[in-house]
Amino acid sequence: MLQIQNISKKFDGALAVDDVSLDIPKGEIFALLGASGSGKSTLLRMLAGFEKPSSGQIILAGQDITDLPPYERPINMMFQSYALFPHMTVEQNIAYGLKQDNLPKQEIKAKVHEMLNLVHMTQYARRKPHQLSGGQRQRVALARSLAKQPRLLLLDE
Ligand SMILES: Nc1ncnc2c1ncn2[C@@H]1O[C@H](COP(=O)(O)OP(=O)(O)OP(=O)(O)O)[C@@H](O)[C@H]1O
Repeated sequence: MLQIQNISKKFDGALAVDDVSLDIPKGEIFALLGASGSGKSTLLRMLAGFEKPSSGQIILAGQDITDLPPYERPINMMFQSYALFPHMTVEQNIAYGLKQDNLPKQEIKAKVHEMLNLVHMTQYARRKPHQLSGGQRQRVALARSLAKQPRLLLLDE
């Protein structure tokens, strides 16, 4: 499913990621562990397309995605802070990504309903992020990521 081939990243000459190769099968939950500053976030950011590798390739489901911009990758990344839109309700946050895809309204509504159910947040649909606990916000962010059915979900802590 995911092949990372000899990926390296240099920042101003300093190696943040040094020749990493990984082969991850479909359906696998893979955890990347390492000391603070060892390059975990940098590797994830390269997979998501936010950072350009200095060398190496990323192959997803047979396609070389190394040079694709983030929005063209079937990948979703969740950050350490949840990055919900503060002025939008829970359901608007979940619907946001789907609206970008120009799905029919009825389909968006059904998908939002399904995602709210999945993360047990149906009763909070009309609340804004600041009215939720930290864990509830993280569940909304997860619902928003999964709504788009990415082939690969990257979770940075
Ligand atoms: N934009 C940048 N410019 C220069 N150096 C950077 C940049 N981003 C990260 N680094 C450096 O690259 C190295 C790897 O950082 P990274 O954030 O990938 O580590 P991490 O393993 O995710 O750490 P943590 O567990 O502390 O979050 C660190 O030494 C960091 O200082």
